Amino acid sequence: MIRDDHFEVPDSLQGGSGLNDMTVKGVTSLSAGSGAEWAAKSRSLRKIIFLGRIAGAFFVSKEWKKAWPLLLFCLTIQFGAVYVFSLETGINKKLFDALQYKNIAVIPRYAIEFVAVGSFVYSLTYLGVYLENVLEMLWRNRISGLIAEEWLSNDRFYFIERAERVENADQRIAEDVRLVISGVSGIFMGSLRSLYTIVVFTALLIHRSVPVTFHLFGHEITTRYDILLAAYVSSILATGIIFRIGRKLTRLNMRQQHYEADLRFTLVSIRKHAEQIAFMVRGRIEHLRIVTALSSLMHNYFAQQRMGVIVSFSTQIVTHIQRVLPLALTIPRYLAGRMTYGDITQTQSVFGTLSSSLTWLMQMYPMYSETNASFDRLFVLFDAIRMPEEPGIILSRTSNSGISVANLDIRLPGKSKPLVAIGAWSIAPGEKWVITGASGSGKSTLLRALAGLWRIGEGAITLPQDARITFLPQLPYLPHGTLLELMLQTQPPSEEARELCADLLCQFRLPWLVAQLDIGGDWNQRLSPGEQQRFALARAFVSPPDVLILDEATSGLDQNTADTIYANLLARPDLTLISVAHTADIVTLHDKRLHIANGTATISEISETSPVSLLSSNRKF
Ligand SMILES: Nc1ncnc2c1ncn2[C@@H]1O[C@H](COP(=O)(O)OP(=O)(O)OP(=O)(O)O)[C@@H](O)[C@H]1O
Repeated sequence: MIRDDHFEVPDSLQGGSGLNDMTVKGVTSLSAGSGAEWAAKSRSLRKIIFLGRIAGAFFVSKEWKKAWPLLLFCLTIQFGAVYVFSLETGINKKLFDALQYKNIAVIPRYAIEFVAVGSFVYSLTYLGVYLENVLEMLWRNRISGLIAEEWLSNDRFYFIERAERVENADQRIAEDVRLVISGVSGIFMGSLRSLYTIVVFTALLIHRSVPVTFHLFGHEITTRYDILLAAYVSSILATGIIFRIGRKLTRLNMRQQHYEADLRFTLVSIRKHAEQIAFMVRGRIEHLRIVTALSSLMHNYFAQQRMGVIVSFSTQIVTHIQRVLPLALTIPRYLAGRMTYGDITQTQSVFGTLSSSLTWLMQMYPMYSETNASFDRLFVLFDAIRMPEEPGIILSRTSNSGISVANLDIRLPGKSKPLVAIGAWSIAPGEKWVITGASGSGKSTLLRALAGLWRIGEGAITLPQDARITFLPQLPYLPHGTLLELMLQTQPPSEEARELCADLLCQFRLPWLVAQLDIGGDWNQRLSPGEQQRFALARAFVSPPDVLILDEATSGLDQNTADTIYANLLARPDLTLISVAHTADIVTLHDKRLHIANGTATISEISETSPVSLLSSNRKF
């Protein structure tokens, strides 16, 4: 069983539903529409919609009161910095003109103005950067939270993992969201800032331009737009060249993230399975796996760095050529006495700023490629969350008091022959059922179907409307915390609750844990498997279930302890019990049995059908 213990089957389980429109605690989710509607759209359209949702979930939601003022303030500051910088180029001109004409008297004033305005520009620029970072963090927080919420809702994380549809979902939620948000924000802000700069500095260049006359193909041409034209043409050419060279970088960036994730996954899995690896003396084999992961990562890294250097080098060359161009165009005017030295420095500064804004796309190429790679990875996860499961087994809640199964065929992926076929199965309240069958016959898969975690197949399962149904797998999930926190889960701690926990620990034969209720740690590591199983059972009764489903949840116990635990469970007349068990001693404790053999389930009363040998032995089924 995969269901964490103490989990109630959600009311929303109505067969193969995808993600529904959800409004959780007043928060609009990233999704909209049904899974089927989503699947009907083309992949490109789904990507565009996803991008829209990433923006909408922050800017068109209850967060808008933070998002919009911050965005507008940020843009105002950044635009202000651009405008003040355009004024600074005028002061710069005056300063160099004063130097050219040796007008010593005004130089200190212009120098002070130049420093003061320059400092103001830097202050505005860095305030803008700070505000942009704040905006990005709030945005990221929001999107990571929403994606995690959707990933965890309706057990999507489980279906996605089990079907191996998406690797490293953790990395996508933690890392890719960060890269996408900072990339999208950087590209958006960069574009707006560049557009504004282009407008301001184009006007300035036109305003400061001086006509020039030259001969072309026997014609005398007089123009004042040659410098402006040079800025535009050189920037567009440069952008085109770099864009072409840098295309490969996207693929390499994407692969790099993939290899980094593989390495992390290998390390995490070694940490998680430390004991098994140590017992199997597999240290060297694991080391080999790490070396292999490192080697793929390193090869791609070198290719990525080579391509990065080519892109940066090409960018630098193009930028350098662009720096020389305005000099080449203004020096003839200067020599003809039509421009001052200050005009040259101002034109060069304006030309440089204009070109760098025109080539913003080029300069942002690495950011664009990284953002694109991360966006693709994030989209794959989101798409998997949204994609509907194959319509299959229908699980629903009804007002009936018992559990019923009708015409159920449970299948494995891609197989047409049922793993388990059950014509009709009714479980009345308070009945004690055992499920038996050879290993691999489908017992756990049947329990998964009852929990809504297995939908491949057909047929219907109905569960009682208000019953509290608890599933216990072989080993429970015990995240870090004190034993009391682990027992109470979402319940608030109180003296009464503590007494209840202590009593349950004693009932389930863990009296020595009572004194350790306030001790925290990794209890999955500290408790033996048998102790973990008893702890899970004790925890299940903090809020007593109506139906308790056990998937070999006492397999780690000795016969004597298992008998005592079962005696405790069987002594509860209102408790419906369904357990998977292998040993005859446990089987015979139940009233009824569902036995799976060759894909078919047969139902019998234990007392009527059990052979004597089975009742008295510890034979395994
Ligand atoms: N996600 C899956 N994809 C493909 N096959 C699967 C998947 N999950 C389980 N199976 C297969 O389904 C069959 C039944 O598995 P299941 O865990 O239900 O058996 P079981 O009767 O509980 O076995 P055991 O008694 O050993 O625990 C096995 O052959 C298993 O390999």
